[in-house]
Amino acid sequence: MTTSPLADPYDARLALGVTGPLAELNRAGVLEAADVHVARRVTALAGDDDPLVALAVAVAVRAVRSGSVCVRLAEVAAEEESGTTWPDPGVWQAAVAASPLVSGPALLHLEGDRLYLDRYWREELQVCDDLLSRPRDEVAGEPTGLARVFPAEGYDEQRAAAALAVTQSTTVLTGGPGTGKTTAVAGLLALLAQAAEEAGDPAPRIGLAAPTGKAAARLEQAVRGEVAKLPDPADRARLDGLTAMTLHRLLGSRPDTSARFRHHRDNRLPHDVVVVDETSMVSLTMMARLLEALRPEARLVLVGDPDQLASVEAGAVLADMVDGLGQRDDVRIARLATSHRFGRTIGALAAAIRDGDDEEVVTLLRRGDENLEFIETDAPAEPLRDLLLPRALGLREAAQVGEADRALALLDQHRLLCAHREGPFGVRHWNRQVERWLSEETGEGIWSDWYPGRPFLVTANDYGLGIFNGDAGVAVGAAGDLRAHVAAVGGAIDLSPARVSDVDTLHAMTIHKSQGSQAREVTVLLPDPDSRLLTRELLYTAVTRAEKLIRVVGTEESVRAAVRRQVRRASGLAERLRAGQGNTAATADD
Ligand SMILES: Nc1ncnc2c1ncn2[C@@H]1O[C@H](COP(=O)(O)OP(=O)(O)OP(=O)(O)O)[C@@H](O)[C@H]1O
Repeated sequence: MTTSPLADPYDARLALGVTGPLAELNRAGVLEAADVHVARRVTALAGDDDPLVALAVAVAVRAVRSGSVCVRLAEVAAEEESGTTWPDPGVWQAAVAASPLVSGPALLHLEGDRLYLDRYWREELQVCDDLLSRPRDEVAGEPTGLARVFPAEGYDEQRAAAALAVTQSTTVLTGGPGTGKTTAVAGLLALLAQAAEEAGDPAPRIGLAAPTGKAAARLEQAVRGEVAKLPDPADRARLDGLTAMTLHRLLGSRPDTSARFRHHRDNRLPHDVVVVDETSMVSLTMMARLLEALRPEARLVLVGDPDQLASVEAGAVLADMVDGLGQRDDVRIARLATSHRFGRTIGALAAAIRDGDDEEVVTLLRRGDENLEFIETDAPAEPLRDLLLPRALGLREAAQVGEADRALALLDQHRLLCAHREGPFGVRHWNRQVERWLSEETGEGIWSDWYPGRPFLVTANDYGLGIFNGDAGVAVGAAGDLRAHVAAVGGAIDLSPARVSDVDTLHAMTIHKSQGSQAREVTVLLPDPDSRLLTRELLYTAVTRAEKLIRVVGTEESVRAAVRRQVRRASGLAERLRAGQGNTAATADD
């Protein structure tokens, strides 16, 4: 982790009134003021004045903030690059084990060197328990109808995946972009609907869900598209009119709390089949809420790409499930490997990134071809100007003559993706820079947020307007008479700019925000090699957003640093799932 010392004594990031190791680490930029305050408060409440315990609480809080479910005390020192000294792990662990915070009405849980805050420990145990207590295999053998649903050559992977998901009550279905996950899901749903009909049962209640509104809208469209391709009209009729929604909606959001839902263990979801797409973006907490709300006999299909960036909130549940369940012999993971969508070399590049082979990644990038381009530079401004300005001018021109469809089509042609929001490699900087170039080129200043050809990204769901977080749009018309045209999943929507308040300019976007979307050409701007955001998962996610061309702008060092640095989210879930170690500890403690 790169950190910078906080020199100014009035810096708001400094925790006031604190001394000792916590203060030092806060000054060194290793701990945030919030980590320090929580640690002090919690230890004071428990009457524990051991500074080692306070330090452990602070790093546990910090771990959750950076996406981990727990902290490995033995690994803190090794993962820290700031030159700070840390306690000896054995001594540290013993101090924590002796704390009333662990032994009393536990606020902390220590398992080996894994230290958990209570809430996350409970959620991890619950997810493990709920998953492992779901019924195991039902029918053995190949389901009838496979050949009807997937009659064509080349669908072996989908056939195998659907066959597996028919026989298991819980299936994790993994695959990179365009590997036919949605196609497999459509086939599976057709098989389940047929089986219900043949058994004289009512049609299965199917819940399709995704973590974000945009992903849910895309899922609905993709599943409907694949259902429409099913060869047998009876299959198409059985699955007519499927809809998808966000996980929050499926579980029933409540106005009073964002952590609890209308559906839970005592008020289960009515569905017979629940399919979750983009599961890599689902946090541990959301997975806990989903699993407790499912009826035990409901079928669960978790679809996603475990190599992508994990959820914004704590957990790497999909990757943990693939890892943990993958080592059991009573659950099988359905894996799709062959991409049916993008250029062969983009697939090869994505695979080399996933495998951590930086040599191969650099070789592929330098070799280049019609799908791959490497602009090897530490001065990206000039090449980016050449790339971005003509596109921005094209959008402006289409927008000014009122050609909304053309403007929206241009928008899908290219995306500039950045790792950061702020700073010289950040989205904000490049959005401003493109606007400056536009002003220089046209001689017209940009004085308002809204201008002809302004590309924008919707940043909040608005069910009333039918636009979702992640939808893109363009301001079309003459200055002063602009309309915001949004490329919503069901078709373009034309709105007054005043109605779409939650938007960001989209000359550039973060890789995190790009998850779940694609563009014909993608340019990814890599930050300095020591940026802590620069990771294998980030580069993989960026590269797999491209349909036809991926262009990497940065230095060889940054490429290698990205490929070598893996996001290591500490969690005990994979280990628990593998070992089948559920809630015995939790109930004993309750
Ligand atoms: N076995 C196959 N052979 C040929 N084409 C296929 C096959 N499976 C799927 N396709 C087609 O490839 C495209 C991508 O498939 P699909 O949308 O199911 O993939 P996906 O994994 O869900 O993609 P993403 O995760 O990127 O949304 C679709 O047009 C689909 O019809």
